[in-house]
Amino acid sequence: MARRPLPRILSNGSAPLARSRELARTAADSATDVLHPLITITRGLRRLASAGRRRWVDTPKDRRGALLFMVASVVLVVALAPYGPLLAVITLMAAAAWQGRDRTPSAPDGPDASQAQRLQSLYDALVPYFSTAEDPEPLYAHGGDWTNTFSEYEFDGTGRIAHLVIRYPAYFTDAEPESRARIEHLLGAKSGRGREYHFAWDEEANQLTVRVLAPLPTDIAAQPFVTAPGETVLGFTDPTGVQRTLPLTHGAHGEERRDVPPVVWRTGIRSTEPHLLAVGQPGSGTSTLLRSIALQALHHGDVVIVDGGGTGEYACLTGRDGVLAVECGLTGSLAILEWAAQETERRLIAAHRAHQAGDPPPEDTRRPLWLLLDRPSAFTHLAAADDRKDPQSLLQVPLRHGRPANVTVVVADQLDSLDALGEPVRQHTRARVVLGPATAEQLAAVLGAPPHTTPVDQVPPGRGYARLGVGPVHRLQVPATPDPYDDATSDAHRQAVLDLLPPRTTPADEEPERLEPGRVEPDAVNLEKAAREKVPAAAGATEAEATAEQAATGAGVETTTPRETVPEETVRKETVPAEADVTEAAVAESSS
Ligand SMILES: Nc1ncnc2c1ncn2[C@@H]1O[C@H](COP(=O)(O)OP(=O)(O)OP(=O)(O)O)[C@@H](O)[C@H]1O
Repeated sequence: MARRPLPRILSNGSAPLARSRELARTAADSATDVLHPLITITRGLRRLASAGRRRWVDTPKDRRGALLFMVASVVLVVALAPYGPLLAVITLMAAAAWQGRDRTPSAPDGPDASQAQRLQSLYDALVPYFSTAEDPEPLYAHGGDWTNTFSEYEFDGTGRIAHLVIRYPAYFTDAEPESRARIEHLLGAKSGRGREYHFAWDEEANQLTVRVLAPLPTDIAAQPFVTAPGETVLGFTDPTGVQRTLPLTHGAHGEERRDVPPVVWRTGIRSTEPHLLAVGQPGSGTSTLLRSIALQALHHGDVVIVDGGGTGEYACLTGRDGVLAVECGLTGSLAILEWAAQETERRLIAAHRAHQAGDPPPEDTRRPLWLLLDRPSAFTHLAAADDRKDPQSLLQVPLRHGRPANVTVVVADQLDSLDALGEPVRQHTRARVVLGPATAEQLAAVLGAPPHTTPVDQVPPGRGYARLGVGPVHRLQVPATPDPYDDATSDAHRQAVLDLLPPRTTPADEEPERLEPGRVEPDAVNLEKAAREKVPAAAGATEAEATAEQAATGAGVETTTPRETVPEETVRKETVPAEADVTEAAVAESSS
């Protein structure tokens, strides 16, 4: 049945309606105040009556006659006594008022003894930081009282502070990161370790708000994310940090559905942070982040992977549709990165020509190309030892000019190898991620700003912080995207990753062998593996070079070629000089 619309006066929230609603509410409140004694007496009479009924029911039948006789005698005496009925009514009303009073215990006004003790000890701990000898009316003083300084507080079920608003004197140097860090460290320690705290400094009001953060969910597995082209989900964060949520499945078998706030990184022509740098301690989950990005990138673009770690963690991507190459050796990496630099230039030239002619950019310049590099610093050392070119030097063009050419660079490396990263990498990767344990200085150095939360003692893999350009620092949990070929991977997670992999376009026997964990020596990267691939001669790496590399390292070099789809003319260096003038113009234009 069709629902009848409400009368207009009820359905729209006009001002007169709001006023009348307010009037009605005030009238109801006043009536409740006036009628309160009557309500109390009525409630008391009801309680007295039910008490009398209960008494009657509880009295054994043989005694009921005597009880009735006694009540009747009392009634008779009262009726005959002077002012008896009047006194009886007054007594009954008084008894009813007493019985009908509101007996719900009122909520305690302040904290209980142990909570007050906690607040007092916090106050005492803050005294040296928030007071000076010259202050004639100190807000914080030894032996002082916390009630003037903590305007709001909440405790959790275990009696620990969950929320606190702290007033501090205006002369406290709240603009200085060191001063803030001292207070944050102290509050974190005094309020209970093992939890994460968020600190919001209101410099205008001289007020600090401390909030305990719930742990980020660690049970979100790789899955198709509902995002627009050009958007990549780096991971998940707090609801207060971002406006948007993504519908996701949780749990070991994806049994639960929930909306979770993501950290979304936008790439492409209009991106202000077109390239990303992710760093972390070994085992913190940077390779997992790269795998997660690769799986998302493959929806709309092509991917090149350069794996300096050489643990074979990207083998599942080899030969898949859209994966142009998965390189683990120095020669192959140099070759594919050289091609990528030339491809960036080709795209710029083509787009520039189209602009000149007033045409839209050609189709083949618009498909996103992703260069994902895991531990390129390992190749830097190898190249220096072998007197070869550093693959990072080939990233200059994609990093500087990748944005208009739809080329995105993602570099993952270890925190202690930051110095080995080239200047272009550090300068052009404005999206930053730090995973795993890191000191406040390391976080500030990589992210460009300290996070507003305290670090946790136990950091799960994939946990860290992300900052896009000059935006806020977000807590981050990367979705679990493990290597499906790793024996330690759970079946559910393995299946989730396998489901996201595009179909293979290269025959399986073209794939590199899987590395046996026991056979890999950390320093030797994966150079132990037999040379089984043809290095693309056109891309500048000759057979002779490959042989020289093998001879120098005493080991084989594994490389894989870019997929057949890589246009030959884009790989050949000879095609570039003819257009050099156009390249320079396009490059100059894009950099301006
Ligand atoms: N987001 C995540 N959720 C669950 N587990 C994760 C996550 N990220 C990483 N892991 C697990 O942590 C371990 C290390 O991850 P990963 O190889 O990605 O780290 P890494 O930083 O690349 O370390 P390394 O450089 O030593 O390879 C793996 O077992 C992986 O499955």
